[in-house]
Amino acid sequence: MPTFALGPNQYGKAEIRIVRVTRGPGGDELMDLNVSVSLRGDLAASHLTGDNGAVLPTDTQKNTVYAFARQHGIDDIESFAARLARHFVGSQPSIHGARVHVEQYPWRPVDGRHTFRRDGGEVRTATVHHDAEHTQVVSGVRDLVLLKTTDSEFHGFVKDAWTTLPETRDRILATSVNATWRHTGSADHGAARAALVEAFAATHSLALQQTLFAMGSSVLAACPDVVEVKLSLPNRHHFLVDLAPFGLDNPDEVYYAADRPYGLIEGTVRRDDDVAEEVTWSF
Ligand SMILES: O=c1[nH]c(=O)c2[nH]c(=O)[nH]c2[nH]1
Repeated sequence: MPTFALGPNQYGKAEIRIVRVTRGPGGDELMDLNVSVSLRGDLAASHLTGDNGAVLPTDTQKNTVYAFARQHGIDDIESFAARLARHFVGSQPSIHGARVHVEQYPWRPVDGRHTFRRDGGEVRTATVHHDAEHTQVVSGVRDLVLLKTTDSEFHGFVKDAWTTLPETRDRILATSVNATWRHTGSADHGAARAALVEAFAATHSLALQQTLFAMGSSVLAACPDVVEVKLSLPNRHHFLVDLAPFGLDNPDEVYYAADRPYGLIEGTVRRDDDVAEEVTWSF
């Protein structure tokens, strides 16, 4: 009879949707969040025999998120996530590590009182890992869509028997930025985001890879607390439409916006002196 061993595991409540209204005489504030909790610790018994003596139910975790939102409010998603992560590790002897991931959906005030408009698709993110050794905060943004109509080239690439892509000295460059930045303190989210956008705009791009490095470097330059920036940049291809069959020229004016397949350019930019590795949980 073969025996099997339990490997790494974690559990928690995923995607706890929470909308918190902070009411005030000068107008209400809205926080629209999606919170996911993952806990690690002495959880073998539950897996091996169904003994749940060490298991804080995921339902309780959900309730804790709502209760903390009421009790402590939500200043920013980083500190809310850190408060929760520290609570789960600090209050449960069987729990040794917590990861709390928060996504924040953007709403903008419409009338300065109580009406809001959901803004674009861009989402702000924060993930806090907390255990006995350290607390690590990773902030980010995803689905930040950027496009420039020129200032982008792509040439000098490898050509083999299967290459059909023409070299270009002028193209549209577009991407949907997924970025995370690991920091030691309270990295200014607005400054990091602005640095990403500014670098995308200012870089005369010879490759999206080059733009990626410029964007990561820009965040490191703007935010002293940030030690590492991870970027995942889909290349949203825009192909010139051939209008010759209709007797029309097309001097870089009419494009077909392809949604797939897309190039996916991913990379990390870090300070030379950063030796600490990110705490990565394998799932
Ligand atoms: O900026 C780019 N990088 C690539 O690696 C690549 N590959 C491709 O087909 N187009 C592009 N564009």
